[in-house]
Amino acid sequence: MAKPISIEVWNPSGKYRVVSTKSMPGTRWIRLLTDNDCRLEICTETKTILSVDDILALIGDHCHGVIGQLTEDWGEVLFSALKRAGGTAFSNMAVGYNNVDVDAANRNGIAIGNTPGVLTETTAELAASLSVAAARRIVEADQFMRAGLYDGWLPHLFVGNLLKGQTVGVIGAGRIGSAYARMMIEGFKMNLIYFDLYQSTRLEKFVTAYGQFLKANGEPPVTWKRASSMEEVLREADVISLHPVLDKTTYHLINPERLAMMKKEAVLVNASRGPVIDEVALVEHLKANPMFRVGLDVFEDEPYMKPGLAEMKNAVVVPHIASASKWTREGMATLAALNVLGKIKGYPVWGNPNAVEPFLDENATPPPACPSIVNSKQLGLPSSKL
Ligand SMILES: NC(=O)C1=CN([C@@H]2O[C@H](COP(=O)(O)OP(=O)(O)OC[C@H]3O[C@@H](n4cnc5c(N)ncnc54)[C@H](O)[C@@H]3O)[C@@H](O)[C@H]2O)C=CC1
Ligand SMILES: O=C(O)C(=O)CO
Repeated sequence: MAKPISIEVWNPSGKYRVVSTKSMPGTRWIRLLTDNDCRLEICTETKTILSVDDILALIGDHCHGVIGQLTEDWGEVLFSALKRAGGTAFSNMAVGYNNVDVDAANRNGIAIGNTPGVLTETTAELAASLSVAAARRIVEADQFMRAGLYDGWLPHLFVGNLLKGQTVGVIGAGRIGSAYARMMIEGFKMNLIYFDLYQSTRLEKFVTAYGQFLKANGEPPVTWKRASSMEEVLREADVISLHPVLDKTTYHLINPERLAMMKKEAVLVNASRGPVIDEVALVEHLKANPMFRVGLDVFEDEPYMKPGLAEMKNAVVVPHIASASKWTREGMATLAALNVLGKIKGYPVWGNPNAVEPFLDENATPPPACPSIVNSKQLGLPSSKL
């Protein structure tokens, strides 16, 4: 018998039982579910990361859908339990779903939702902030100030890197990578080099147009280059930001050999997933190259940092907060709830997961569709004509 787990219940007489493994920001997502005949159970356990056993207890023997978190391990055990409980829907409250075994979900006929788009700019803003914080040594300088060590302006005090006119490198120029690139190019007049499996025509057009604008105003134009290899980006860029998905092709994409290719004074930023960087190798590289700096939002073994990282002055570290703005987190909760609700109600899947704005309008009824289901093709789910 599974151990009891504490929950908060909304709309107890609702026909469909939906479980959320965490409390999420805002109330719209709760309203959308309860107004649509769902009995919502929100887990109120205080521990941060729920185990598979905890989630099994939450699913129980009758559950139509679950909203879960990126910290949870969603594989065969949970998907088969959800199927046995009569469930057909799961949504991560995240765009990344490397914590989900999609093949296992397919085997059990469970639709997998994620939350793209609503967090694109928010995440890119944090990556841009980490780039500036690392390049200009903001955290080090802040600690110095608070320690009472400042005794007057000095020519050498906390000298960092100028961004203007330098080259920004982006690995993974999808939604977030492209938004980050535009911020760095427009904000700091940086040139772009990027590597992605696909060409980012919109990004290239943006840089060309902005370059023409600068030139027309008597300034040097910014430029772009699509690299033919990741190594080309690592060798040429002054600031490199990582924005690919985490999968087999990107695991330890930054390893000792690739770190050695980078400029000695480069800035490396990671707001994608921790395992994209070999963090042990990174610590060694930071020790050997004090002018090399990193800005990290994600870590290889969250919530832990590899030994030595916390002591490195040339590292800026924050706890996976890239999407943490109120509007964004409320929007993520809404999209996750609508993915689950839509599947339960038999709605089709929204045609373009990059254009989810209609679901986020607080003053309108959301379209009758699931905003983003990553395995819709494998499950043969219908596409929305809206
Ligand atoms: N730190 C945080 O809080 C957040 C982290 N993320 C992470 O960012 C990732 C990207 O999100 P989006 O931009 O919305 O996804 P996206 O799917 O629009 O972009 C990912 C890009 O990576 C590229 N890619 C895949 N494999 C590659 C490889 N081997 N080499 C180079 N490029 C490769 C894809 O072609 C695609 O363009 C998510 O999967 C998630 O893991 C997303 C949001 C917040
Ligand atoms: O959405 C994601 O993938 C995150 O990491 C949290 O926003």
